[in-house]
Amino acid sequence: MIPTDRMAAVDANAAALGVPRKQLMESSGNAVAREVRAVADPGATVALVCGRGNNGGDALVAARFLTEYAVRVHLLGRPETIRTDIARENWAALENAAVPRETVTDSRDLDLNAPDGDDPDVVVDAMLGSGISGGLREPERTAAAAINASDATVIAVDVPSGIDADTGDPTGGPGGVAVDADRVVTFHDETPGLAALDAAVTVADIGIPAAAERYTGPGDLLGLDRDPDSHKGDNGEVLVVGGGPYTGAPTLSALAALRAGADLARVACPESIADAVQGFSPNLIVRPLPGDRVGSSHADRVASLAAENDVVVLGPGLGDGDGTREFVREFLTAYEGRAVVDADALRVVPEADTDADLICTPHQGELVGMGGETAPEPDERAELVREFAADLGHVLLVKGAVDVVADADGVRLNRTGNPGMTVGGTGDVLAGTVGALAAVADPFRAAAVGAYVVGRAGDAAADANGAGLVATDLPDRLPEAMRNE
Ligand SMILES: NC(=O)C1=CN([C@@H]2O[C@H](COP(=O)(O)OP(=O)(O)OC[C@H]3O[C@@H](n4cnc5c(N)ncnc54)[C@H](O)[C@@H]3O)[C@@H](O)[C@H]2O)[C@H](O)CC1
Ligand SMILES: [K+]
Repeated sequence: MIPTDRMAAVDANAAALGVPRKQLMESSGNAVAREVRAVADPGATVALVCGRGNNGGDALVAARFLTEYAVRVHLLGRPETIRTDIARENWAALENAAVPRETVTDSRDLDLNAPDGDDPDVVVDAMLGSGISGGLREPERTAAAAINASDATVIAVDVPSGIDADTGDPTGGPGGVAVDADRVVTFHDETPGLAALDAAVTVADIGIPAAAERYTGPGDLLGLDRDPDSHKGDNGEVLVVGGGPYTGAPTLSALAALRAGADLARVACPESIADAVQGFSPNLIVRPLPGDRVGSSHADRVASLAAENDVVVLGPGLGDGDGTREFVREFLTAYEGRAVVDADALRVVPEADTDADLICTPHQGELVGMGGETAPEPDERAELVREFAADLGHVLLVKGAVDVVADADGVRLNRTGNPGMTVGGTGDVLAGTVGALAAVADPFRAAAVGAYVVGRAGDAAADANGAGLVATDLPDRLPEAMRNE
């Protein structure tokens, strides 16, 4: 089962892997034609009712594959108003091949009957698919009623038009108009709503590479765009808790959080380094904690700071001094929000009794220190990490040449990045980036997208600086790395 928005991401990842949408449409259309052949003998009449998006495009392709049938294509609207290039190209191909077709500008004129006046044997509903929003509007609304009035076997492409593929409910609300399909041919994987329908569902493999789902790609960035009406704070407030023996680590995390889109980044660090952290950038808000190490006496203060933020990034530069582990344990016991846990804070997680939602970002050595197992081969490592994530009840992002992101339910691998990123501080950039993303996306997605974009920023930094790249090269490259094109 794959929700519609995830399908759009996988689709874009497939395009980045060299399998563009038009190629997928060709396979989808072929699958629709196969479904027609399964229910009707050659010579039968087939009416294809096509919308102007890619759902319609699938049926325009199918028409080309159904040469042994009496096919008639009904396009709802003028060809110039077809919404995508690939659907328009497939309309042009039908035109060039003189496949029987008509354009319907007023759906009250839609006549599904064969030229002899008989009902068609099969009607293909390709009006609307995953691009639908709200209840069916005209001309699709009246056309849906015409399809439902026919005695033909109705095959819906992807999802019956007017049905929400994720819920199975009418998009127009209870009682909303929708096509009543006998069969549905859907692509790649079934969306959750189709199981609720009284229709036979065929899932067709359309040649999307498995890697488009398993590996991160540009499609994973879809839907992260900022709401144009958002206000300060809506895009995330991140608290970095760290520093003491190190100054740069919490600073890098906080700067990365800002570049990854957070509205505010606060740093809670020992007062001994507060001026130094502030000195790096006026964009940071520094909250000094008495002394030169973070310890358990700070747990209450940090808890109240955490309550003002959407996400906490715990660990960068914290060190493993006396009292630091106790601090982390006490903080996690009381905290119930989202946190990214990195560096020396990681080893406390397995023994912590916490209701927080954690994203742990160990490298393989730290993973083993937490009690997890690793393996050289990425797929084997992925399974081990998934099992350990399930035991912990948290998301794991295990850094490596191939990063593994896992929770109890799934795994995503990331292969952006380069050997130059083994330099100190890149992990702090990653933790801050994931922190910012966790304010606007679920923890698993935040981890997967964070790994992807930091690797991309690192690749851009390596282009400029080769093996001499340093962690401070990365944050400024994040905005470009997060652009979804
Ligand atoms: N995802 C994939 O990998 C593949 C999907 N295929 C097929 O493409 C459709 C989705 O296509 P898309 O162009 O995004 O959307 P639609 O065709 O569903 O709709 C487009 C169009 O419709 C208008 N619209 C929206 N809501 C309404 C409404 N309530 N009433 C009337 N009109 C509406 C709006 O203007 C949209 O622009 C997917 O389902 C698959 O069939 C590929 O071919 C294979 C790969
Ligand atoms: K449809």
